[in-house]
Amino acid sequence: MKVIKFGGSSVANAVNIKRCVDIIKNINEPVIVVVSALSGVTDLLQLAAVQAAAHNEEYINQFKEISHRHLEVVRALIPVNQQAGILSSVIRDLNELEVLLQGCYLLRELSPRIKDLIMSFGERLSSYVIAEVMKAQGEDCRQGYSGAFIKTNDKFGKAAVNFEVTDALIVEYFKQNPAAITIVPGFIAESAANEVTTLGRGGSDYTAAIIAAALDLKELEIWTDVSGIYTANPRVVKQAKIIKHINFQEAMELSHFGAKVLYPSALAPILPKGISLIVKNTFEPDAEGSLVSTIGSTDPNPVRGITNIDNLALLTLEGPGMVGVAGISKRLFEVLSLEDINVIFITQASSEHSICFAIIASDADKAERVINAAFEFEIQNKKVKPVRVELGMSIIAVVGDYIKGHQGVSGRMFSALGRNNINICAIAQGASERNISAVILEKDVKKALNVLHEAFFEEVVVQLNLFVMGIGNVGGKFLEQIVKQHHYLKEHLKVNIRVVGIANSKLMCFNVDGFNLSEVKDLSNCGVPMTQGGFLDKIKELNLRNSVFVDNTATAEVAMTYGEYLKKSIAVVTCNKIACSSTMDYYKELKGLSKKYNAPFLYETNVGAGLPIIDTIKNLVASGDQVKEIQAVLSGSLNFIFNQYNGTKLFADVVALAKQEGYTEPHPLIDLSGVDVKRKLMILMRESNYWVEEEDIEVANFLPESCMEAKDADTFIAALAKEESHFKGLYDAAKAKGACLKVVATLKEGKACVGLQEIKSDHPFYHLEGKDNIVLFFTDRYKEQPLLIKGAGAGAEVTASGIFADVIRIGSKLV
Ligand SMILES: NC(=O)C1=CN([C@@H]2O[C@H](COP(=O)(O)OP(=O)(O)OC[C@H]3O[C@@H](n4cnc5c(N)ncnc54)[C@H](O)[C@@H]3O)[C@@H](O)[C@H]2O)C=CC1
Ligand SMILES: N[C@@H](CC=O)C(=O)O
Repeated sequence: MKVIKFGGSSVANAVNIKRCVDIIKNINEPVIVVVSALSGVTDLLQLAAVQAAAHNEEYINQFKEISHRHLEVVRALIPVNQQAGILSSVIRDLNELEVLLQGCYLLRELSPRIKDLIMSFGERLSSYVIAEVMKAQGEDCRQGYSGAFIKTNDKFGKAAVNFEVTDALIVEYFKQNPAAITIVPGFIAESAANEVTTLGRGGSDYTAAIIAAALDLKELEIWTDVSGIYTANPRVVKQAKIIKHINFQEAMELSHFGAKVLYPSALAPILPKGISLIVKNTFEPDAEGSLVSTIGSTDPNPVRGITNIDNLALLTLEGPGMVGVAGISKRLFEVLSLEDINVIFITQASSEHSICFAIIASDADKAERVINAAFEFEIQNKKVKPVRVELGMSIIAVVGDYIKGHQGVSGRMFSALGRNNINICAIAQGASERNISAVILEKDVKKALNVLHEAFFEEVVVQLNLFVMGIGNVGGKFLEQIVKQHHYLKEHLKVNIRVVGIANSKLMCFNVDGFNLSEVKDLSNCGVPMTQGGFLDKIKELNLRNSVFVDNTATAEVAMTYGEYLKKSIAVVTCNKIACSSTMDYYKELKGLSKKYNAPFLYETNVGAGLPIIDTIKNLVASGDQVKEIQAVLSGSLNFIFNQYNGTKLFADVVALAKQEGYTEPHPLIDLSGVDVKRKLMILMRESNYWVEEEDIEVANFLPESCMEAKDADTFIAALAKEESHFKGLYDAAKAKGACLKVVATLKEGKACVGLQEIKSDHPFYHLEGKDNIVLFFTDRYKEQPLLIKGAGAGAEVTASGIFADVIRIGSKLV
């Protein structure tokens, strides 16, 4: 003998019922099949009853829908010549339901007793129809009525089972009514006075468990629309996996904490009898499913699953009058119990100054009212504050039988949440240490579940979610490099980089599953108009773990938004130098926010493109060295320009070439006016602990006045062309002294300056080729012989690789 149960989704319509029928026909032993109502019918019945009692004629529409669904199943699954009798029987039941609803409508009343009767029609009709379909296929099948053998008290709506009577009746019933297949309605029972009662939500699982326990069977099968119990809700966590083997206590904790596959009450009757439970998928009958048994899993991972309950309110009662006073919690929870308010989570600080607990949000108003009334005296005397109610809360819980024997599970849980800016409002760990739960804001649940799943089940590969602003020279190359390296990084560094948001100055696009970058050629197909606020809001709304904002623009508008990202624990990687070279206050603020919100702020490419200059200073300073002097050529484009220019081509043409090669800033005036080098020197000094503002750096301008006002690159290059004699003069003068021209940045004895210099052939800068940069650091440790860094200091490819290195640095820290 076997008991199996099909949930509402498994019997939702004719197609699904046919699958159930095939599954039942494949069972080679007597089987009791417990069925739920057709999916959605219980909700329709509930709505119809409430509408009818409110004298709202809309209830008729729900009734029509219920009628239509059942008649349609009969017409689809019963041969035409056998339909008449079955249809009239279904119609008779439907008429009875209609009369009951009409009664509620006329009387404007819905007693719990009548409501149970109305609700029972879902399972009554489904079990009848399915039994008739089986019979029509020649099976030895009968419809059993669960009210005949499950006896309860008369607490309508959630009746309590009288197991003594029920167990005996079940044994007797199935002895007296043998059949190969018995179809039994779940959820329905009867009181001692033979009035219909119901067993509450999840009641069909309960019905099946009651029968399996009474008959002392070895196992119970629950057939549903998923292939078992998952490590987390697979709709929210894409990486969730089926738990092949789980013990009862773990399943109980998981199901209590919202894993909707099972209802905790269903497990209660089979638990003491050691009956195993198998969760199977009606739509994938060959999938193995999950086995729930008394024997624990041998999986070494102490965490079996992660789950959540949403729609909660967190209430806090606090005040000095609670400390050391016996009976406060008794009064608090008694008043809630009298109002039938279920408390899902409780925590009390050892100071006894406050008690914090979670309830379903819809009970919050009532709870607030009754608690404040119960503590009116203490509130008036300022011994206790009026209860504080916070809505929009959820509980997340990490569940596993072996958590108790493992150190570090809660450490891993809370550090993963903290790293991702998920605020924890309350924490509880049951005495069984089988679950660690935390109350968080409901808006953070998706992120929290994914973060925890990654921490406990997918440790090997960390996902980075990138939001890339600016896809010009540098940004475009950066995206290309991600495509090239994606596989390698996942395989070797265990970092999975996904680009979820992309923007340029006009459009922004998002794809929560990550873009296929080889297909994103421009943003016109997917984009919406770009605004800084809109981009940030979307990132906040997506609320993805390990989010990184990458700025590849050259604008102040973007640089001024970094603080908002960091405050949300979103890492910032930037090649745009404006933030780090703006005011010292902003620079310090960003560093502070990065520390406070545990969000990396990386900008290695701000000086020397892909060269490791900033990191080197950071290491020198962190190890106690002090930078005393800097001599550097920090502009790749200017080095290129003065290396190329020899008076045979127009200076303007050489500048245009540098721009074309991607060495200059979008507006080359920023390079040629010395601003870019000034920014870089300022950043190097700040990293070396010199608190400098822009005006502390002297820039000797070598451009004619006429070029200084050009609004864009083209006007600027045209203005340069008109001043060719000026540039030729500079070149000739240097050449006459056997020197070349370089724009040099210097820090010496606290004084910083930038200017065009004639460099003699014996100087180390003389042979600096192409677009190279060179930096000499004289420090306490590198006194005579400076620390020297030299190499390509401009170009989209090398800059993109520097940004990429910063992103990987973030990923590697998380692995
Ligand atoms: N070229 C190089 O060798 C190096 C460049 N950098 C920095 O890289 C950055 C980018 O340079 P390029 O790629 O050459 O510039 P680009 O002009 O080719 O690209 C800039 C991108 O930013 C977008 N953008 C501009 N304003 C925007 C706004 N307000 N909001 C959103 N997006 C906006 C543009 O649509 C474009 O996609 C600059 O900050 C530059 O200083 C840093 C080191 C070396
Ligand atoms: N325009 C810059 C690019 C790197 O920061 C330069 O020329 O060095």
